Amino acid sequence: MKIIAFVGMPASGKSEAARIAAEMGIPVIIMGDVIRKEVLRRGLEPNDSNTGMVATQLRKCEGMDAVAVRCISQIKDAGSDLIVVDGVRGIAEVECFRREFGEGFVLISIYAPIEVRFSRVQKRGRSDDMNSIEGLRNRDERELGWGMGKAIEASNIEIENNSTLETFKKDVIEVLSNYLGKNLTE
Ligand SMILES: Nc1ncnc2c1ncn2[C@@H]1O[C@H](COP(=O)(O)OP(=O)(O)OP(=O)(O)O)[C@@H](O)[C@H]1O
Repeated sequence: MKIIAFVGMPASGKSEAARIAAEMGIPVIIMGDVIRKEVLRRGLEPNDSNTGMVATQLRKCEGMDAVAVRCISQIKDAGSDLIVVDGVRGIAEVECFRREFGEGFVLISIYAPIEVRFSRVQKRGRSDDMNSIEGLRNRDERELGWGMGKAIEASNIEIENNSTLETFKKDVIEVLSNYLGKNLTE
C-alpha cells in the first residue's frame, strides 16, 4: 500500500495536486474533512472559525498528530493500494504516518516562491486569503511555527510549481504515475 501526501507553504499548489490525483482516479482523503466531521459531531456550524478552533483543540488534547491518527482508519478502510492524503501540516503528522505505513508513506513537497504564491492567492479569492504579501508572510510564519518547515524538510520528493498550471499538472502526473505502475503522461 502506498500513501502519498502533499506538503508545502500556503498556496503552493497542494489542493491542485490533490485534484490532479483525483482526476487520475486515485482516492483522496482530505485531512480538513476529518476536522469538519468533528465540528459537526460537536453540533457546531462548519465555518472557518469553528474548524480552526476544533483543529487547535484536537491537537492540544490528543497531540499534534491527532488529525493524522484519525485519518489512519479511513486510509485503511478505503480499500485501495494507492491513496493520496491532502493537508499534512506538521512533522508530528509525518512521523505518525511513517510509524504506521513505513516506506509505504511518500511525502511530496510542493515549492513556489512567496511572490508567485501571493499572486495566485489574489486570483484565488478565498475568504480566508490574505490581501497583502505581509499577510501571507505572517501566515507562512504561523504554519512554520506548527512544524510545517520540518515536514517540508522530511519530504521524499520535491515538485516545483513556479510555472504554468499545465507544466505543474504534467509534473504531478509524472510523479504519481510511477506509483500507479503505469505511465499516464503518454
Ligand atoms: N502553476 C500554477 N499556475 C497558475 N495557478 C496555479 C498554479 N498552481 C496553483 N495555482 C492556483 O493557485 C491557487 C493556490 O493553489 P492551491 O489552492 O492548490 O494551494 P494550496 O497549497 O492547497 O493552498 P492552501 O495551503 O492555502 O490551502 C489556486 O487557485 C490554484 O488553482
